[in-house]
Amino acid sequence: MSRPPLPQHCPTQRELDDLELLTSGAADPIRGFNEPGSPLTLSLPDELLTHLDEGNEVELVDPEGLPLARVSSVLRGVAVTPLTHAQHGPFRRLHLSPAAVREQYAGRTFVPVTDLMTDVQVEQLRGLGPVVLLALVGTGTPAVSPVGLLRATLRVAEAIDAEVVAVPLADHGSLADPALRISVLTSYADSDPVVELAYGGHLLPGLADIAEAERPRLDQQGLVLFFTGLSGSGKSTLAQALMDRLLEHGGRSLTSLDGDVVRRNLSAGLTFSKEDRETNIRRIGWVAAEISRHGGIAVCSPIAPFDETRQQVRAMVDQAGGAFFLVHVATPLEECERRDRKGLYAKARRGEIPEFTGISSPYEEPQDADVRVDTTGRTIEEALEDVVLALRTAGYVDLTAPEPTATAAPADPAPGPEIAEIVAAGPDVAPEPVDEEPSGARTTTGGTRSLRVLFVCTANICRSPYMELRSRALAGADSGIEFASAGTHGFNAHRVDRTMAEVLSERGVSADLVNGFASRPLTDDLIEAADLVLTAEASHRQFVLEEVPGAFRKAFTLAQFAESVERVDADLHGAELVTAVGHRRAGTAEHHDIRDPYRRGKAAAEVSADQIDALLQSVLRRLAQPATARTSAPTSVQTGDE
Ligand SMILES: Nc1ncnc2c1ncn2[C@@H]1O[C@H](COP(=O)(O)OS(=O)(=O)O)[C@@H](OP(=O)(O)O)[C@H]1O
Ligand SMILES: Nc1ncnc2c1ncn2[C@@H]1O[C@H](COP(=O)(O)OP(=O)(O)O)[C@@H](O)[C@H]1O
Repeated sequence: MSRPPLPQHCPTQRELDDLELLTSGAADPIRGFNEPGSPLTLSLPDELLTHLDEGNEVELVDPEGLPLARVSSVLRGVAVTPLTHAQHGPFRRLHLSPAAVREQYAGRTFVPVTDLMTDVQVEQLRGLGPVVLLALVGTGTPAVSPVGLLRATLRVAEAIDAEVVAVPLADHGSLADPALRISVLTSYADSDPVVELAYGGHLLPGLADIAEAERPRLDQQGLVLFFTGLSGSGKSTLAQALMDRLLEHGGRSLTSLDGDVVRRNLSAGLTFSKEDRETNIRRIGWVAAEISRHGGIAVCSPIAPFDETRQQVRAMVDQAGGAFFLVHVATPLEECERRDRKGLYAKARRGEIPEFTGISSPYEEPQDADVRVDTTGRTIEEALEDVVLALRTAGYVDLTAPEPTATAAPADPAPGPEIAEIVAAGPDVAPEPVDEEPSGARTTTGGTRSLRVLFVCTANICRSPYMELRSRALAGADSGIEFASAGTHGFNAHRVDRTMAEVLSERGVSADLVNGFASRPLTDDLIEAADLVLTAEASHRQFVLEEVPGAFRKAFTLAQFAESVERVDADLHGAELVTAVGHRRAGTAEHHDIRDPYRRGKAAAEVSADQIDALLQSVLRRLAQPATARTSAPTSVQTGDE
């Protein structure tokens, strides 16, 4: 008698990585999921857990449905019986078990790798003799994509005596991760030495193309513009108007996923039950995420009434490497019902349409919208402008630019002839700054007390000016945040480094801003006057703290702060956010300093600029006032009065 087929479950990518560690023996002595104290966990839907608890097995399959393992419940966790190894995926051949590695490469030195290598690191490797580079490609571990890390590591390996092995060690955000890392490395190295790569240096020039592909500029990154709101709020109208503006702007591949259109095609046959709505939104999210994976823009306009489903879409897009931009079309129910363009509200009120959003089915207001637009009493153009400005502020696309260019700049387009002069003239002495304030900020934004952000690097001519000027352009003139910069060994009154000036101008920072810049050394007064000090490297932060030890709750590396803001309440902004982060900050050690690109050529400057852009993106968005508190001025930013 044949047994009924086992119920199947497709784990998350992180869980699949863990499964591979378990079945290859790399996680030894851990052999199963959910062992006490182990970060290797598997979560299963309730019905499958019950099934396991009743003494049955569940089959784990990969996303294509290939059965990889069977799991069963045991006293202290979930036991795993391997069936097949994953067979697809780039560089699968590099995924070797510790046993295979011992057999082939015993006697070599083992070096874990998580990022594109620097010149210093390659020099270090040359001194180690034959090595095995263990590329840690598990979910969340590498600083770049797994495939980018492997391509780059193989390229380095060609130049030295090295073999490359892919190890799917994921980041679980667990306190047990460091111990797991040591244990996995030991599985591969056994009694051979394990050497950690040195910190610092400059990106290997031969990897610049991979670095560029890995960190696309914000205005070239895949983007999902997701409009949510009640029926009749204006989602389709605004989404369509935005599509038209994007088409006129040109240069990007665009796909519309309108709520009604999707329901007639991709989601034909689905009802408006909670379950079917969720399915509908996840389908839209899946397609949109794929579009963003390939650098396209997807404009979606379903009601999407449930927060959890919207979060799932955000996560899918995030995983695909795209950016998710949520527009809450917050036209109140009364206005939507007054419009009742399709006569649906009247029908719903008469009970002719069951589960109608806003009447007999809930709409959960987003708390995480990038911009909130109430269309009541406003023209379509006015309402659209809110979205256009928010998109520009976030740095994704500047539809306010008079003329589209191939390298569309996010803000302040068309650098004037002054830029050319700076570039030709070199980093000579700059004019005195116009309005030097005791706060250390070079400009103020009006009567109320603004949040003062001070950027710090070494000489204050390259990285920190880039941060300062780019922040100003991204945040806009009326942001309510003052941006300033200084150098731990700052030159006095020098211009922005010519290569960085070029990059700034290409990214739309106006010649006036770049021209008006004058470098300066960091002083205690500047540190004390700042509400937030963001440094390029951990060593700069150290310098700040040695000067003013009391600044430890407001001084961070830019990467550390960007990471830390994700850990605190999403409702906190401005000065409150800084305080909260001061109490819950991420460590600096694992984070990558923004390397000094000075005199390293254009490509290096662009790599640093990309890195800074990505970090500023998350930082500025969080420092700024939340969209829900805005009315007609989505770019306005909280002032730190309290
Ligand atoms: N019960 C019920 N509730 C809400 N809406 C209803 C319902 N029945 C039909 N319609 C029409 O379907 C459109 C909403 O479909 P969506 O796919 O956007 O909804 S959802 O996101 O799956 O909740 C919505 O279109 P828009 O007005 O463009 O939002 C309505 O016209
Ligand atoms: N400022 C505005 N922005 C968008 N739509 C508006 C605005 N003012 C009035 N409307 C009208 O509201 C209706 C919105 O319908 P629609 O865009 O189909 O909404 P949804 O897609 O959210 O159901 C349209 O008839 C539109 O002309």
